[in-house]
Order: sequence, then structure tokens, then C-alpha cells
Amino acid sequence: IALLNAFTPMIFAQKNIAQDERMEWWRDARFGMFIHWGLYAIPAGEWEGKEYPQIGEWIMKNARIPVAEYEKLAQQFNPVKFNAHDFVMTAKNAGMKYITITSKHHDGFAMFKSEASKYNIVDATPYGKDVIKALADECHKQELKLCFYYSQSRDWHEPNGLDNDWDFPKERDFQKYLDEKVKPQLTELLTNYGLVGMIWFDTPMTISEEQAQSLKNLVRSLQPACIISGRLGGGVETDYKSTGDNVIPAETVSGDWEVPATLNNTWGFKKNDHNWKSPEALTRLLFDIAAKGGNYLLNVGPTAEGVIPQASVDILAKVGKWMKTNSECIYGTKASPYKMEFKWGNITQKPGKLYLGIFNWPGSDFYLEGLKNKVKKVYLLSDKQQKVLPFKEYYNSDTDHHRLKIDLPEEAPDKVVSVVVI
Ligand SMILES: C[C@@H]1O[C@@H](Oc2ccc([N+](=O)[O-])cc2)[C@@H](O)[C@H](O)[C@@H]1O
Repeated sequence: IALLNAFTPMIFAQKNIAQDERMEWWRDARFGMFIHWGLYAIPAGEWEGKEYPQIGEWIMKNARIPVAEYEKLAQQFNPVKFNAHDFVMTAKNAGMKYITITSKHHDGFAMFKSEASKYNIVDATPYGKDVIKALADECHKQELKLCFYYSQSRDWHEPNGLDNDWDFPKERDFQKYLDEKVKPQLTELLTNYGLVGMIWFDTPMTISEEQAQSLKNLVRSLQPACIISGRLGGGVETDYKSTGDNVIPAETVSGDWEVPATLNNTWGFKKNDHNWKSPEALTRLLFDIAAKGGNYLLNVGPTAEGVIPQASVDILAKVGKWMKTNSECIYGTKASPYKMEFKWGNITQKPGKLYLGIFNWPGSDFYLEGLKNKVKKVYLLSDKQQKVLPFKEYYNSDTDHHRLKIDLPEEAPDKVVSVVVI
């Protein structure tokens, strides 16, 4: 026992060291691109002339399309306009540092070359090329981390996969599906495309702890530095937590977590969904999520031709314009020391610096309560000359209360998020 206790801290410490190393790029990144792309981009929300209001990538289930019918989409899938450079530049220009693409979603179709299942983009489509390979090469060239979304439980194409109850009887040999499709495909993804930043498992459903642990062990054994995201299931601990879709926590959440979010109301492309969020709202969400300690994984849904909808590109470019000036208050920052947001905005921090992200510019005297640290300088992040903003510190010894007063310029330096650095 004494011996064990002697070692436990080191083992735990060992795990931690490895964990911090594994998470370093991800914690610094704060902002990533999610890509939901697959056969579902062809029906684009409609089937046999009927429009389905739900998220586009679920059309096979929502329209209860038999496998025999849905498979035919592969014979039509020919994204000739696909250009990995455009995808990566759209992410990079937005200030995103990692890309997470659907290597296989719930419909079971693999967007990469797979020996484990002929139901893949190389063997089953007229296009015949491995888009994941093209993206991997471009990401490595552009130093963006490439990550793979993989639906480990739901697979509507496989009789032993879960959740297709319109083609297949209830009885499933789920372990057989894991052994014959999931594990071989994860091995292909973690062997054939160079360094993989992260595996984004999704919708665990009824996977057991043992089965989930076996998938975690497989990823760890093939690429120890590869991060495993929140929805593995089986109660098995992963490297960070995923909030529900588009769910923004009300206040700071400790630990590593990420918000997966849509630009409109679907992940997979839908031709009639033009309900786009504004770049202003998205920029404020990016800052607010960072101020609460989280990452933001913002989605695009390319068309069947292989193009990211222009509206998405334009919105992300505007977020990128703000990031070009202000990314210092996002990358590598920690959550606000105040644990709650303010009516005017929120705060991110780095050692010795606070970044006040002001959404509602007060345009005159601005007060920050409770900051005990002695203030050395206050300036606007957008001001490259870092001209000092007048400030005054007050201390009430009776209440041991600190108050900082900053004389802000009348005009907001930025109409989206103006950042004041203390
Ligand atoms: C990113 C999305 O993830 C899942 O949908 C979910 C899964 C879990 C929750 N959840 O835990 O709240 C919400 C939506 C998928 O079903 C969906 O198609 C998309 O890929």
C-alpha cells in the first residue's frame, strides 16, 4: 500500500503530463471548423418531392429511406468542384485552427478509401477520389489540425449497426459491427492520413463501457496524441466535454469543453435553409464561449458539388476580419476570473493581462469592480500604438473593495466586439 501510494501521484501526474501535452494545441486554438459532408448533400433536405424540416444529414432516417434506395445516391455523388485548398483557406481566413470533417456519419457512408466497407467515396461513386486524403494533405501543408467525426454507434447502412429500424429487425450483433467496420475504419483513419488531431465520436446510444473503452484504447494505441472528444459513451472518460448542439453555457465551466454549432439550422447541406446567423452574433459567441473557458466548433455543410455555400464563406470571412485584429484575446486565453458575464460583455485572460470584450459600448466612464491587481496600463487591442487610456484606481479600505475607472473614447473602436486590454 505504502509503495502504491508512493507511485500513485506519479502515475496520475504521468497521465496529467501526457494530458496537458495532448490538449495544448486544442486549448490554444479555441476556434475550429466542423464539416458535415456526405451523400445527404444530394437530397439536400428533400425526398421524393417532400421537404423534411429536420437537420439535413438525418434525411435517411426521417424519410425512412430503405438502404437499397439510399445507396443509389452514391452512384450520383460526383463533387467535381471540390477543392481541399478552398475548404482549408475558408477555415484559415476565419481564424480557425482545426477542421473536423464527417469521415462517416449515421448513414454509414465513408468519405475516405476503406477496405472495411465498399460503401465509400472511392469504391462506390463516379468521383472515385479520397477527399479525406486531399484535405489531410492540405491541412498538413497549411498547419491546420485535421480531425475526424466518426459515428461509432448509429449506422443506418449496417444490419448490425444501430438505429435503422425500418430495414432491419431489432436483433443486432453490435460487437460484430464494431469488429468488422468501426475498428478497421478507425485504424484506416489513424494510419493512412498522417497525424490526426482528434476523433469526434458521436451519439453513443447503447455502446457498453467495455466497447467504448476498446475504441479509446485503439485510438490511444494508434496515435497517443490524438484527442478523443466528448460523445464516446459507455461512461468512459474522454479528453473533453461536448455541450449539446448550439448550447452555450450561461456561465464559466471548468475543464475542457466545446460547443458544436451550426451557421443555420442544419449540419448537412439543405438547399432551402437560408436562416444564417449574423457574423456579429457569431463573433460575440466566439468571445463569450472563450470567456467561459470553451472552444467553438462552427459548422459548414458543403453542397453535393463539393462547394461550401457562399453565404457560409462570407459570414466566416467577416468573423475572420475581426480575428485578424483581435485574435490575441482568443488564442491561448483562459476563462474570465469573474466566473459570470457582464451586461456589457465578458473577459478572457492571459498571465498579467485581461481582455475586456465589450459588446455594448458605454462610450464614457467605465467601471470594473473587484480587480485587486495593480493596473499598469489600459489600451485598445485594435490600437497598434497601444495609446494609454486614462484610468483611475479606487480602494475603499472599509469594504476592502477595489474599483477601476477607465475613461473610454466616445466611439466604439469596433461595432461588434471592442476589446480593452488591462
Ligand atoms: C453534431 C450533431 O451531432 C448529433 O446530434 C446530436 C447529438 C447529441 C446531442 N446532445 O447531446 O445534445 C445533440 C445532437 C448528430 O446526430 C447530428 O447529425 C450532428 O452530427
